[in-house]
Amino acid sequence: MSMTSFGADDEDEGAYGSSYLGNSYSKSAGFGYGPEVDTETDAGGEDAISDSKPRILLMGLRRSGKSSIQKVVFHKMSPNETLFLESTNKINKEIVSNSSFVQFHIWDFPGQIDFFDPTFDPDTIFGGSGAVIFVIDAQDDYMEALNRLHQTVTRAHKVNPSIHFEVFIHKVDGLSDDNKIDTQRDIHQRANDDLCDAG
Ligand SMILES: Nc1nc2c(ncn2[C@@H]2O[C@H](COP(=O)(O)OP(=O)(O)OP(=O)(O)O)[C@@H](O)[C@H]2O)c(=O)[nH]1
Repeated sequence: MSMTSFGADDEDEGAYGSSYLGNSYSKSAGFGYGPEVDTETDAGGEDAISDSKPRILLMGLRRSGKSSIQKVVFHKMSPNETLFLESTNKINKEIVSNSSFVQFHIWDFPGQIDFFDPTFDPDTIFGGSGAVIFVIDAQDDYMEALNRLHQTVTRAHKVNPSIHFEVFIHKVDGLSDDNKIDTQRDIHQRANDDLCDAG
Protein backbone atom coordinates (compact mmCIF):
# COMPACT_ATOMS: atom_id res chain seq x y z
CA MET A 1 0.00 0.00 0.00
CA SER A 2 1.25 3.49 -0.60
CA MET A 3 0.34 6.85 0.80
CA THR A 4 2.11 9.79 -0.73
CA SER A 5 1.96 13.51 -0.16
CA PHE A 6 3.39 16.68 -1.55
CA GLY A 7 2.95 20.40 -1.13
CA ALA A 8 0.29 22.73 -2.38
CA ASP A 9 -0.15 23.44 -6.05
CA ASP A 10 -1.15 27.06 -6.37
CA GLU A 11 -1.54 27.21 -10.11
CA ASP A 12 -5.27 26.84 -10.48
CA GLU A 13 -6.76 28.94 -7.76
CA GLY A 14 -10.38 29.02 -8.92
CA ALA A 15 -13.11 30.48 -6.76
CA TYR A 16 -11.84 28.97 -3.54
CA GLY A 17 -8.32 30.26 -3.92
CA SER A 18 -5.81 27.50 -3.51
CA SER A 19 -8.05 24.77 -2.22
CA TYR A 20 -5.95 21.64 -2.21
CA LEU A 21 -2.99 20.74 -0.11
CA GLY A 22 -1.87 17.47 -0.77
CA ASN A 23 -1.90 14.37 -2.53
CA SER A 24 -2.49 13.47 -6.11
CA TYR A 25 -3.69 10.50 -8.01
CA SER A 26 -1.35 7.61 -8.12
CA LYS A 27 0.63 7.84 -11.32
CA SER A 28 -0.15 4.29 -12.21
CA ALA A 29 -3.86 5.03 -12.24
CA GLY A 30 -3.69 7.39 -15.23
CA PHE A 31 -5.34 10.78 -15.10
CA GLY A 32 -6.82 12.98 -17.76
CA TYR A 33 -9.58 15.16 -19.02
CA GLY A 34 -11.99 14.26 -21.72
CA PRO A 35 -15.42 12.98 -22.56
CA GLU A 36 -17.17 11.18 -19.77
CA VAL A 37 -19.89 8.59 -19.86
CA ASP A 38 -22.30 8.91 -16.97
CA THR A 39 -23.24 5.54 -15.64
CA GLU A 40 -24.90 6.38 -12.37
CA THR A 41 -25.94 3.26 -10.54
CA ASP A 42 -26.89 2.37 -7.04
CA ALA A 43 -24.57 -0.38 -5.88
CA GLY A 44 -21.19 -1.87 -6.38
CA GLY A 45 -22.42 -5.38 -7.08
CA GLU A 46 -23.82 -6.95 -10.24
CA ASP A 47 -24.11 -3.67 -12.09
CA ALA A 48 -20.42 -2.93 -11.65
CA ILE A 49 -18.80 -1.82 -14.87
CA SER A 50 -16.74 -4.78 -15.86
CA ASP A 51 -13.83 -4.16 -18.15
CA SER A 52 -10.11 -3.83 -17.85
CA LYS A 53 -9.86 -0.07 -17.27
CA PRO A 54 -8.42 0.95 -13.91
CA ARG A 55 -10.90 2.04 -11.30
CA ILE A 56 -10.45 4.88 -8.80
CA LEU A 57 -12.68 5.27 -5.75
CA LEU A 58 -13.42 8.74 -4.40
CA MET A 59 -14.17 8.48 -0.68
CA GLY A 60 -14.39 10.72 2.39
CA LEU A 61 -16.88 12.14 4.83
CA ARG A 62 -20.05 13.94 3.78
CA ARG A 63 -19.53 17.41 2.36
CA SER A 64 -15.76 16.97 2.19
CA GLY A 65 -15.87 17.99 -1.47
CA LYS A 66 -15.61 14.72 -3.41
CA SER A 67 -18.24 15.52 -6.03
CA SER A 68 -16.94 19.08 -6.36
CA ILE A 69 -13.47 17.82 -7.20
CA GLN A 70 -14.88 15.45 -9.76
CA LYS A 71 -17.15 18.05 -11.34
CA VAL A 72 -14.49 20.76 -11.50
CA VAL A 73 -11.76 18.48 -12.81
CA PHE A 74 -13.70 16.35 -15.27
CA HIS A 75 -16.80 18.38 -16.12
CA LYS A 76 -15.23 21.85 -16.18
CA MET A 77 -17.77 23.02 -13.61
CA SER A 78 -16.89 26.37 -12.09
CA PRO A 79 -15.96 26.04 -8.40
CA ASN A 80 -18.76 28.53 -7.54
CA GLU A 81 -21.36 26.19 -8.96
CA THR A 82 -20.33 23.40 -6.62
CA LEU A 83 -22.13 25.30 -3.86
CA PHE A 84 -25.34 23.97 -5.34
CA LEU A 85 -24.33 20.31 -5.59
CA GLU A 86 -26.68 17.94 -3.84
CA SER A 87 -25.30 15.35 -1.47
CA THR A 88 -24.46 12.09 -3.25
CA ASN A 89 -26.75 9.32 -2.06
CA LYS A 90 -25.59 6.45 -4.25
CA ILE A 91 -22.35 5.50 -5.94
CA ASN A 92 -21.87 7.67 -9.00
CA LYS A 93 -19.84 5.80 -11.60
CA GLU A 94 -18.21 7.47 -14.56
CA ILE A 95 -15.72 6.62 -17.23
CA VAL A 96 -13.02 9.19 -17.92
CA SER A 97 -11.67 8.73 -21.38
CA ASN A 98 -9.00 11.15 -22.45
CA SER A 99 -7.52 9.08 -25.24
CA SER A 100 -7.19 5.44 -26.04
CA PHE A 101 -4.27 5.44 -23.57
CA VAL A 102 -5.80 7.33 -20.66
CA GLN A 103 -9.05 5.77 -19.63
CA PHE A 104 -10.34 4.90 -16.22
CA HIS A 105 -13.44 4.56 -14.11
CA ILE A 106 -14.09 6.89 -11.25
CA TRP A 107 -16.63 6.03 -8.58
CA ASP A 108 -17.82 8.86 -6.34
CA PHE A 109 -19.16 7.47 -3.05
CA PRO A 110 -21.76 8.95 -0.73
CA GLY A 111 -20.08 10.39 2.37
CA GLN A 112 -22.31 8.43 4.71
CA ILE A 113 -21.43 5.03 3.24
CA ASP A 114 -21.47 2.31 5.89
CA PHE A 115 -18.82 -0.37 5.45
CA PHE A 116 -20.77 -2.68 7.74
CA ASP A 117 -23.98 -2.43 5.76
CA PRO A 118 -24.66 -5.86 4.23
CA THR A 119 -25.25 -4.24 0.83
CA PHE A 120 -21.70 -2.89 0.82
CA ASP A 121 -19.64 -5.48 -1.01
CA PRO A 122 -15.95 -4.83 -0.21
CA ASP A 123 -14.70 -7.64 -2.42
CA THR A 124 -16.29 -6.14 -5.51
CA ILE A 125 -15.61 -2.54 -4.60
CA PHE A 126 -12.04 -2.71 -3.34
CA GLY A 127 -11.06 -5.94 -5.04
CA GLY A 128 -11.19 -4.57 -8.56
CA SER A 129 -9.92 -1.07 -7.81
CA GLY A 130 -6.49 0.43 -8.36
CA ALA A 131 -6.68 3.36 -5.96
CA VAL A 132 -8.72 5.07 -3.27
CA ILE A 133 -8.66 8.85 -3.16
CA PHE A 134 -9.69 9.92 0.30
CA VAL A 135 -10.80 13.55 0.64
CA ILE A 136 -10.43 15.40 3.95
CA ASP A 137 -12.05 18.78 4.61
CA ALA A 138 -9.27 20.83 6.22
CA GLN A 139 -11.77 23.43 7.45
CA ASP A 140 -13.63 20.84 9.49
CA ASP A 141 -12.50 19.05 12.64
CA TYR A 142 -10.66 16.27 10.82
CA MET A 143 -10.46 13.70 13.61
CA GLU A 144 -13.60 11.96 12.37
CA ALA A 145 -12.22 11.99 8.85
CA LEU A 146 -8.99 10.40 10.09
CA ASN A 147 -10.97 7.66 11.81
CA ARG A 148 -12.84 7.01 8.61
CA LEU A 149 -9.59 7.06 6.62
CA HIS A 150 -8.18 4.45 8.98
CA GLN A 151 -11.25 2.23 8.57
CA THR A 152 -11.15 2.65 4.81
CA VAL A 153 -7.47 1.78 4.50
CA THR A 154 -7.80 -1.22 6.81
CA ARG A 155 -10.84 -2.55 5.03
CA ALA A 156 -9.56 -1.97 1.50
CA HIS A 157 -6.07 -3.30 2.17
CA LYS A 158 -7.49 -6.50 3.65
CA VAL A 159 -9.39 -7.21 0.46
CA ASN A 160 -6.80 -5.84 -1.94
CA PRO A 161 -3.22 -5.50 -0.61
CA SER A 162 -2.02 -3.84 -3.81
CA ILE A 163 -4.55 -0.98 -3.76
CA HIS A 164 -3.06 2.54 -3.61
CA PHE A 165 -4.24 5.28 -1.27
CA GLU A 166 -4.02 8.98 -1.95
CA VAL A 167 -5.22 11.59 0.53
CA PHE A 168 -6.48 14.98 -0.65
CA ILE A 169 -6.43 17.64 2.03
CA HIS A 170 -9.17 19.78 0.59
CA LYS A 171 -10.73 23.22 1.24
CA VAL A 172 -7.45 24.71 2.40
CA ASP A 173 -8.57 28.04 0.92
CA GLY A 174 -9.90 28.90 4.38
CA LEU A 175 -6.49 28.45 6.07
CA SER A 176 -3.54 30.79 6.40
CA ASP A 177 -0.27 29.74 4.75
CA ASP A 178 1.24 28.66 8.07
CA ASN A 179 -1.86 26.82 9.01
CA LYS A 180 -1.86 24.96 5.69
CA ILE A 181 1.58 23.53 6.37
CA ASP A 182 0.77 22.70 9.99
CA THR A 183 -2.49 21.03 8.97
CA GLN A 184 -0.80 18.96 6.31
CA ARG A 185 1.91 17.86 8.75
CA ASP A 186 -0.60 17.06 11.46
CA ILE A 187 -2.86 15.03 9.18
CA HIS A 188 0.10 13.20 7.66
CA GLN A 189 1.54 12.41 11.09
CA ARG A 190 -1.72 11.26 12.63
CA ALA A 191 -2.68 9.13 9.63
CA ASN A 192 0.71 7.43 9.60
CA ASP A 193 0.72 6.90 13.37
CA ASP A 194 -2.74 5.33 13.24
CA LEU A 195 -1.74 3.00 10.44
CA CYS A 196 1.58 2.04 12.07
CA ASP A 197 -0.26 1.28 15.33
CA ALA A 198 -2.59 -0.98 13.38
CA GLY A 199 0.41 -2.78 11.89
N1 LIG B 1 -14.36 26.49 0.69
C1 LIG B 1 -14.41 25.45 -0.13
N2 LIG B 1 -15.58 24.81 -0.28
C2 LIG B 1 -15.60 23.76 -1.12
C3 LIG B 1 -14.45 23.31 -1.81
N3 LIG B 1 -14.78 22.22 -2.54
C4 LIG B 1 -16.08 22.00 -2.31
N4 LIG B 1 -16.59 22.92 -1.47
C5 LIG B 1 -17.98 23.01 -0.97
O1 LIG B 1 -18.23 21.92 -0.09
C6 LIG B 1 -19.60 21.54 -0.15
C7 LIG B 1 -19.73 20.04 -0.29
O2 LIG B 1 -19.20 19.65 -1.53
P1 LIG B 1 -19.57 18.25 -2.22
O3 LIG B 1 -18.70 18.14 -3.42
O4 LIG B 1 -21.05 18.10 -2.43
O5 LIG B 1 -19.10 17.22 -1.11
P2 LIG B 1 -19.21 15.62 -1.14
O6 LIG B 1 -18.01 15.12 -0.41
O7 LIG B 1 -19.40 15.10 -2.52
O8 LIG B 1 -20.49 15.41 -0.24
P3 LIG B 1 -21.43 14.08 -0.10
O9 LIG B 1 -22.03 13.82 -1.43
O10 LIG B 1 -22.45 14.51 0.94
O11 LIG B 1 -20.57 12.97 0.39
C8 LIG B 1 -20.20 22.34 -1.32
O12 LIG B 1 -20.93 23.41 -0.79
C9 LIG B 1 -18.99 22.84 -2.09
O13 LIG B 1 -19.23 24.07 -2.76
C10 LIG B 1 -13.21 24.01 -1.61
O14 LIG B 1 -12.16 23.71 -2.15
N5 LIG B 1 -13.28 25.07 -0.75
